[in-house]
Amino acid sequence: MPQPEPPTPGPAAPPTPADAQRAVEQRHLDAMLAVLDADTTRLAAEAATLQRDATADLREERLALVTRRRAALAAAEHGLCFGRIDAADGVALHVGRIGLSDDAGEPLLLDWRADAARPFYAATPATSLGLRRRRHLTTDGRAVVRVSDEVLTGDPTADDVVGDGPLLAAMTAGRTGRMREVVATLQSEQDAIVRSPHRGVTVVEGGPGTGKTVVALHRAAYVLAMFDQARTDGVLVLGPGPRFLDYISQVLPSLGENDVVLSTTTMLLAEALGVTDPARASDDLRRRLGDARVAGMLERAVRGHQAPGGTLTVTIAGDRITLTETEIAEARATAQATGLAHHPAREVFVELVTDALTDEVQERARVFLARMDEDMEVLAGRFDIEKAVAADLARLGFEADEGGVAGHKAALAELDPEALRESLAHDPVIDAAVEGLWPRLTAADVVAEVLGRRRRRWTDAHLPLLDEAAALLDGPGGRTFGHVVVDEAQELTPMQWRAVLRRCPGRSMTIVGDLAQAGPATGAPTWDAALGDVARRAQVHTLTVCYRTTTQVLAAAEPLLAEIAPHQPRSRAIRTGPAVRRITTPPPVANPAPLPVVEPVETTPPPVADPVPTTPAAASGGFDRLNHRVVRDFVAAEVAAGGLVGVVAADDDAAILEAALEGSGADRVVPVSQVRGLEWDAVVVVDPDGIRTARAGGERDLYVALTRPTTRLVVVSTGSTTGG
Ligand SMILES: Nc1ncnc2c1ncn2[C@@H]1O[C@H](COP(=O)(O)OP(=O)(O)OP(=O)(O)O)[C@@H](O)[C@H]1O
Repeated sequence: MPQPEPPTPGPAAPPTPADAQRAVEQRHLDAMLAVLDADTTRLAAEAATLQRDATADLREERLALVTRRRAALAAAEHGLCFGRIDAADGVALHVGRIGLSDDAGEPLLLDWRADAARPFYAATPATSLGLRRRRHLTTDGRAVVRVSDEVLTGDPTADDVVGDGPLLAAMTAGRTGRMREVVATLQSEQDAIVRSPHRGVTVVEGGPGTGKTVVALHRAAYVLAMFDQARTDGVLVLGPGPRFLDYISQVLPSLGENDVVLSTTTMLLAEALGVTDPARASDDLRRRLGDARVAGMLERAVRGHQAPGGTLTVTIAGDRITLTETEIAEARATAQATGLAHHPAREVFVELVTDALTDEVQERARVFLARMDEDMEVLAGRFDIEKAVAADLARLGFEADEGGVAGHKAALAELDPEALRESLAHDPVIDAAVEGLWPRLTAADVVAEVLGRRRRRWTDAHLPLLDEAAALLDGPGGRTFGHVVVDEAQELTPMQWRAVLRRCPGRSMTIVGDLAQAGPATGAPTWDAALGDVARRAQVHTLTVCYRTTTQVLAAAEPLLAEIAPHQPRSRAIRTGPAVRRITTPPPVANPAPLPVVEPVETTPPPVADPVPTTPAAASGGFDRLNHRVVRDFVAAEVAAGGLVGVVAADDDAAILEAALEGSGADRVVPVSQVRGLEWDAVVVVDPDGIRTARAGGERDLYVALTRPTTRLVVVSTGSTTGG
């Protein structure tokens, strides 16, 4: 059979305006990459030279600088340039992850943090800030793949490629289990906080998914670059738990910042205090120990050990010397008035006590000299004065010398109070006597005293107390930071706040959170109540646009929010998505075979998945309200529908579910107490009633759980609440 003629290629389609603009931007990007490559090569050579032969002092400093810049260049290569702004007067500037200049020193690329880059984020059609156009560039490796323009002043021209902005693409992109930086799409309300010049405390509140974590992390990158104190003393980012830290761990490195310390309050304190593996306290214990009044109790306990009364008697060179109650009280008042911690104040107390003792010894010497003169007159010739004087002197601690009585008198007259004071200050006898009045203490002693018993193992709830006690005893110690970012800040107890503040003496902080999401250990109604003194100087910002999820998901969570925080400003989702699925499962049967017929209240049940592996709980017959077989089916259906699927359950159910869902394709099963801050494309919330009633404040846990998906929410309830 004759083969058809292959079609002859026609003339190439003429480039579209979008192609033309992409080519223009590719040329710009190539020029930037050439500079980036040259800088990278130069810095690698410089690092090698420095490692070989620079002098020690300069070497360290320069090497740190070079290393930092190399890391920034390496992180910037992908997505190097993501934007461009064209002023109405025709001047164009490119915006990217780092700043670059050409050989002549002309700027090729503005660092996103630079002031000149602000209009890229802040300009709107209503407030164009002198811009005609904002352009977003999407790159793949070293290639420009997309150009998208927003015309801010006037009408679009042939050079403008107007289309969907990249924000929508970022919001709808599938999740990977790790948060991404969004430097290319920061919105103006977020950007205003990120680049705020305010160096004190900034509080950012807002509902779930409004970008609080985004703001917190981009702010960390901003202050590192722009605030000297943050650069020299470092930035600490605190999150609620290890899962969360893992989730956000890539954001700052991908912004070129590798030196930020990421931690949880518990990890930070455990390390500072040398406590390994603290146990997890119950919510009730955490709430009780987290109360700010505990700080007052610890302080009173420490002060109670500071010479509360009594006298001090010591024997110096055979003489008993007593400092009276009044003298001790005076020394205590002076030592306490220094405002120093217990141990440094103890040193002041010891100094005052040795001063008083030295004065007393001097006084006795003076009296002795006077008496010796009288004795000599009266007793001259009657017995051996030399011997009597020598004996008296020996009692005062002076060697008999060759000079006879006159010599002894001279020795006494020249008694060196400084030397005496010095020797008394280091005298173990005096130290032992002071110990009875103003003892050395350990943080563990103080905490045990306040709580009425010594523990064998500390819990996370005890760490802030130990830290407080350590500060009361020795003053604030350990590493401090130039800026501290606290995420999910509503979770911190007042005692934890105090520990965090000790690490940020400059009070330069970014605090982000949502009081409606607070766990059971906290639950302060206002930021003023949650932050105490710190709130007074804080600038508070409220974010109201929800970037994570859909209107449907927010609507599903609304009844709970109305219950938890009726007056809180509501966030507005800018996307819609599929309806929330609510499913009620029958309770499990005692004998799981044959497979129960699943009749969800929903009209289209998901496919039945593979046989369910026997879970330990099911095998033990002690199983509970959850029909894991059915849960597994729904999870499998969500996995099949695509995207990353998270499963959230009450803490006690999560481990059992984890086993039941093994191999289902779900990303993870997360106990609800650890789900704050996380997100997935689809979320299956298992047994909402169980979550609600599992612990005090369970309605807030459920609210958090319901607001985790970017797109699909499935709520699986059980038909029975009795054990199976
Ligand atoms: N400007 C933005 N551009 C693109 N994505 C954004 C932007 N702002 C926020 N997002 C995305 O929205 C989601 C929610 O953001 P984020 O986790 O910061 O919210 P949150 O307010 O901290 O939420 P929660 O209170 O639930 O912890 C994330 O996936 C984030 O990347």
